[in-house]
Amino acid sequence: MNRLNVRSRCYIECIVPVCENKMNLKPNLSFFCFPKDPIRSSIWIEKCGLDKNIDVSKRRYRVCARHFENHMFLNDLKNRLQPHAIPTLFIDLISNSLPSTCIDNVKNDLDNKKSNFLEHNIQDKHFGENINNFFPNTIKKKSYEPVCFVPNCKAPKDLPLYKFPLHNKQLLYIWLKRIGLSTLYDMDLYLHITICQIHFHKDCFDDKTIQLKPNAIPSLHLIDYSGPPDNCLTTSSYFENPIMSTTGDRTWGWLGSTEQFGRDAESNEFVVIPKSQLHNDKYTSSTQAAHCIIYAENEEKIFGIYNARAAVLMQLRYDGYLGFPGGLIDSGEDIINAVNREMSEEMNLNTCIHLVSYDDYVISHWSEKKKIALHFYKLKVTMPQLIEIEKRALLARDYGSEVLGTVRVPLYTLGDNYRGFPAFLEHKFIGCSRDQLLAALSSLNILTVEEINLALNTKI
Ligand SMILES: O=c1[nH]cnc2c1ncn2[C@@H]1O[C@H](COP(=O)(O)OP(=O)(O)O)[C@@H](O)[C@H]1O
Repeated sequence: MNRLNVRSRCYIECIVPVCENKMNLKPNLSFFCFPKDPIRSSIWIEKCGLDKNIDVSKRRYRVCARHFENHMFLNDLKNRLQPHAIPTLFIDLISNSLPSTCIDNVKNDLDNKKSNFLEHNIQDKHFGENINNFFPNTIKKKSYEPVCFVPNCKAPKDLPLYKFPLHNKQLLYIWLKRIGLSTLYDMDLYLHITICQIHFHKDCFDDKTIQLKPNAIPSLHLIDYSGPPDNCLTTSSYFENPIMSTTGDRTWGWLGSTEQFGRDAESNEFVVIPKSQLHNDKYTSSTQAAHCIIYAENEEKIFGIYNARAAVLMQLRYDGYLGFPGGLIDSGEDIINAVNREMSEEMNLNTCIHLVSYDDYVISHWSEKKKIALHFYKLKVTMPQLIEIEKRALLARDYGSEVLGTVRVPLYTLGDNYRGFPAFLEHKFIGCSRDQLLAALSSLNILTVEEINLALNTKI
């Protein structure tokens, strides 16, 4: 129910900087207060590009329904939001208000809107001093140095750079597929990135200029694309028979450089590295990754019958495999820093409360074939903490991209002797994560070796 009187309605407008919707002018449009939950509220603040210190508890600070996708609403009237709703629509608003979709026009127009907005709001302390802070991140002018966005591009930095063809979605899709980028990111990402001249065949350019032809597509020095190098201009047949699958690209994109590590492991491919040999050059000078099992003792009985034994977290990865949070160790990076960094990126783990340390070491494995050393750590928490960690994971930076969800491992076996833990073990596991799981379950006294062997040998 809308309890606002006429005076208040005149006062309320959408806080999104480029949005001009006001409550008194749009009586049928809903204007939503910021969520009370501080984490969700901070996401709204970030999405709207506001200063993070703004006090959004004030009821006059609202975001209008225009910035929420249809599925964020509970009803057709669009006046009730789902509990998890976040504002994501900013770019349409901008491009709809422009006569042309040309990116330069968009940027110029935005710059104008920004300065107008600034003139009107410069006195408002809530918006902070840094102008970049209070524009939606979809249009935020990033202080980035334009570089070529093709992974591992080794071309000289001074080559001309070209923007993505945002005005033509089909052409854009072909560019993205060629470059190996996801088609699933927000369009705003592509506003800010460019690729350099080295990736275009000479036929892509208008005679004797560096101007790209409108139907030019990148075809050279691309990590994944291996078509003929002169396959560099689109024809209408491209559009009639789109080369994109409807679910996005089928390339490895940025992940191309680590693709070899992700390939299915052969049986016995991973061997345990004895602790005494961990510092051998063979391992320290090769690719290394560190992952971590988060677990809590759990006395609960599932359905009142099955002993939960422990709550053990794994995650569904972007590639459809199960694994643990963690990742590759950057060169020169300390292993513990790496594992904590990855836990914060992938799980949104509050490392002020939960910090993995050297003492949490469990086991390391080595693949001679892939020349990768995989180190494994543990993090023991209480059950309420684990539940909190699960909730926070939904807000992780990598949630929805690299990580598709946290799962608890069922550690009990149902009456058919198969469903439960034995069935779980038949999933696909990345790297040596299945071995890591089994090693941890036994060394942490969650399951006995006998119980593990029984589960391993049970087939449907
Ligand atoms: O949970 C795991 N346990 C053991 N090895 C893993 C796990 N997850 C990934 N790996 C291995 O480590 C490699 C890099 O890990 P990941 O994909 O997590 O790194 P990244 O997040 O830095 O890209 C993977 O290709 C795979 O071989």
